[in-house]
Amino acid sequence: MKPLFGKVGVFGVGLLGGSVALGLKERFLAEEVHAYDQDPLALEKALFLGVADRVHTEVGPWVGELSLGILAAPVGALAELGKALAPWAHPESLWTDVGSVKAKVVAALEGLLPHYLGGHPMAGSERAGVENAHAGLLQNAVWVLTPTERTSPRAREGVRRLVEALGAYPLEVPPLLHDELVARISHLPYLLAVALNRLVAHSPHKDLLMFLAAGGFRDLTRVASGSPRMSRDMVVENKEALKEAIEELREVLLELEGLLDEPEGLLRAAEEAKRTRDSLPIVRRSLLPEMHDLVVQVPDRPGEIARIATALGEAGVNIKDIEVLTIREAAGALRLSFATREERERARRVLQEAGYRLP
Ligand SMILES: NC(=O)c1ccc[n+]([C@@H]2O[C@H](COP(=O)([O-])OP(=O)(O)OC[C@H]3O[C@@H](n4cnc5c(N)ncnc54)[C@H](O)[C@@H]3O)[C@@H](O)[C@H]2O)c1
Ligand SMILES: O=C(O)C(=O)C[C@]1(C(=O)O)C=C[C@@H](O)C=C1
Repeated sequence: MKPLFGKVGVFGVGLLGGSVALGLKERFLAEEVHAYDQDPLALEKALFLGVADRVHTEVGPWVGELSLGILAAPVGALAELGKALAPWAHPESLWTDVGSVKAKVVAALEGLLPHYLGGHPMAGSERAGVENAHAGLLQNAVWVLTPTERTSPRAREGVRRLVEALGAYPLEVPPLLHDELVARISHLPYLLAVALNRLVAHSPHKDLLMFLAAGGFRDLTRVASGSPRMSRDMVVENKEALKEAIEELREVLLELEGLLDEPEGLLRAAEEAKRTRDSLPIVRRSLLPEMHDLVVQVPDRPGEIARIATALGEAGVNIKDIEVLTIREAAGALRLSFATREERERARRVLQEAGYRLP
C-alpha cells in the first residue's frame, strides 16, 4: 500500500504539530514522519510517544527529501522558520502551516516555500506540548485554507487532500477575512479569558474568589490555560483586527451596562444570546465519550474483519467502535475503538500476536 504522501516533515512538534503527525501515522498517510523542533526535549518525547519516525535538531539536506512540510511553531516564529527551510525545500514539495493568524504568515511564506497554502485548523486545547497531542483533536474540525492568487493548483489540491485525509473539513477563506473572523470567534474570547483571570488575580479577595469559582468562570476561562507564548503570538500578530473587535466589545458592554436599568431590554438581549449559543453547530467529537483508538493495517482479503473481531472476542476484548479508514488494492486500514486504555493495549498485543501490523 502506497501512502498518500512520501516523507513528511513537521516543524514544531507541540500540541498541533504532534496531533497532525499522529494523524499521519495512524492513518498511514506518510511513508515516514520527520519532526524538527528547537526544543530537544519535545523531540525526545515525540520519538518516545511514537509521534515521529525521525527527529532533527537542525534543518539541512533531509528537508529536500520531503514531499510535504507542515509548519506548526508559534505564529511569531513562522516567517524565520520559512526562511531557514526555503534553501533546502524540493521545488515540487508541498507546504502548509497551522498558524492561528493568516495574512502576515501567508505574505511571508508564500514567496519562500515552493507549493505553499496557508491553513488553520479550528480545533485545539488548553494543554500545550506533544505529550497532549492526539489525532482525534483534528477529527471533524473545520480547517480553514487561505489561498491567494499566487497559490498553485498543486498546493491547493495537495493540502486539501491532506486535511480531508486527516478527517477534517477544509473551508477556503481569504487570509484577511480569516483574520477578521478569528479575531471575534477565537482571539477575543482568549483575551477575555485573560481579562477575567486578571480581575481575580488582582483582587484583594483572590483566594476566596478562586474557592467560589463554579462552572461559569471555569467554562469562560479555559483557554487561558494554554501555552502563553503560542497565545501571545496569536493575538499580537492579529492586533489590527483584534483591536477593532475589542472596540466592538466595548460598545456591547456599555450597551449591556445600560440595559441593567431596563430589565425588558436585557431579557431580549439574553434571549438573543441563548438563541445564538444554542444554534452553534454540534461538533461530533466533543459529544462522544473518550475512546481509545487503535489503527490496524489489514490485507484486502475476504474474512479479515471477522478474523480480527474473533481474535479480540476470544481474548475477551470488547470493540466499542469500528471504522474502515482506507481501502486500497493491496491493503486497507481499520480504526478500532476501546472503552479503556488497558483494553486497547490488550487488543494491541492480541493483534500483534496474530500477525497484524500496528503503528
Ligand atoms: N493550541 C491551539 O489550540 C491551536 C489551535 C490551532 C492552531 N494553533 C497554532 O498551532 C501552532 C502551534 O501551537 P501549539 O498549540 O501546538 O503550541 P505548543 O506550544 O504546544 O507547540 C509549539 C512547538 O513549537 C516549538 N517551537 C517554538 N519555536 C520554534 C521554532 N522557531 N522552530 C521550531 N519549533 C519551534 C516549541 O518548542 C513547541 O514544541 C501555532 O502557530 C498556533 O497558533 C494552535
Ligand atoms: O481550546 C480549544 O478548544 C480551541 O479550540 C482553541 C482555539 C480556539 O479557542 O479558537 C485557539 C486557537 C486556535 O487557533 C484555534 C482554536
